[in-house]
Amino acid sequence: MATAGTSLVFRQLFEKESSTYTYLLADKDTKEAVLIDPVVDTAERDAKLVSELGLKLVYVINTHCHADHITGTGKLKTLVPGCKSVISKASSAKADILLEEGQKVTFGKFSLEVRTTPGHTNGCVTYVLLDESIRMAFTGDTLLVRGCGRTDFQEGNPATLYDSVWGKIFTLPDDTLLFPAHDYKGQTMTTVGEEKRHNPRLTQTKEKFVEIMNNLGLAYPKQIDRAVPANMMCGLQD
Ligand SMILES: N[C@@H](CCC(=O)N[C@@H](CSS)C(=O)NCC(=O)O)C(=O)O
Ligand SMILES: [Fe+2]
Repeated sequence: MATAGTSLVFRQLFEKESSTYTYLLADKDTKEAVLIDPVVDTAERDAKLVSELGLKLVYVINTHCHADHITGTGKLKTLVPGCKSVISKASSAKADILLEEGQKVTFGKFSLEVRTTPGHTNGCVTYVLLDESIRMAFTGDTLLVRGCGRTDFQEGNPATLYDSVWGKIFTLPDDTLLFPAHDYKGQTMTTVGEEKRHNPRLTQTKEKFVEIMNNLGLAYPKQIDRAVPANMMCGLQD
């Protein structure tokens, strides 16, 4: 296991049209890098940063099949030949590597452990950085800062999401830093302890949570009809 304090490269990047966070993680010593949840519109920016930092992009990883934007995965595979696409098996999407519970994605001395966290979609996963000095998890749309992913499409299910968060994310130590796939209010990150105390949805009983989620009344994402089919194929439609 590595010690992030000395050799983890970490960047949180933002795509403003979909309010998506993309994360770059790398091992400073071996230069191996991963990108989590890139967006097609900012794929060139991300590839340039990888190059400028002298990193070798090995994996382009998604937390789930996104409904609101087209993933940058396919474009990054053409911009950075050799990197591999990664998503959960349960997403049913096409990728080079299909992950299941407990599997690891390794870059240099670091690994991301897969925790299946269905509920927003049935293929959602959370990636937990295994490290001695810093605890970090990438929650996708399962858990947002003081919120959570909606459950009204893509086989979403509020009771399942509630169990995923309490069983797979809130069981991490309270000081675990949590990084979501989106934020719509300018917030960047949170912690397990903070969300267990202050998340307005997840601090409710499961029954109340289900009621809240079934009455959000959100408009569908503007790009859903083109994004979902494209993202089933790494963001590239044949
Ligand atoms: N207005 C946006 C879509 C916003 C949205 O639905 N966000 C999703 C995550 S992307 S699948 C969500 O789960 N939101 C939860 C919430 O409480 O806001 C667009 O048109 O793209
Ligand atoms: Fe989503």
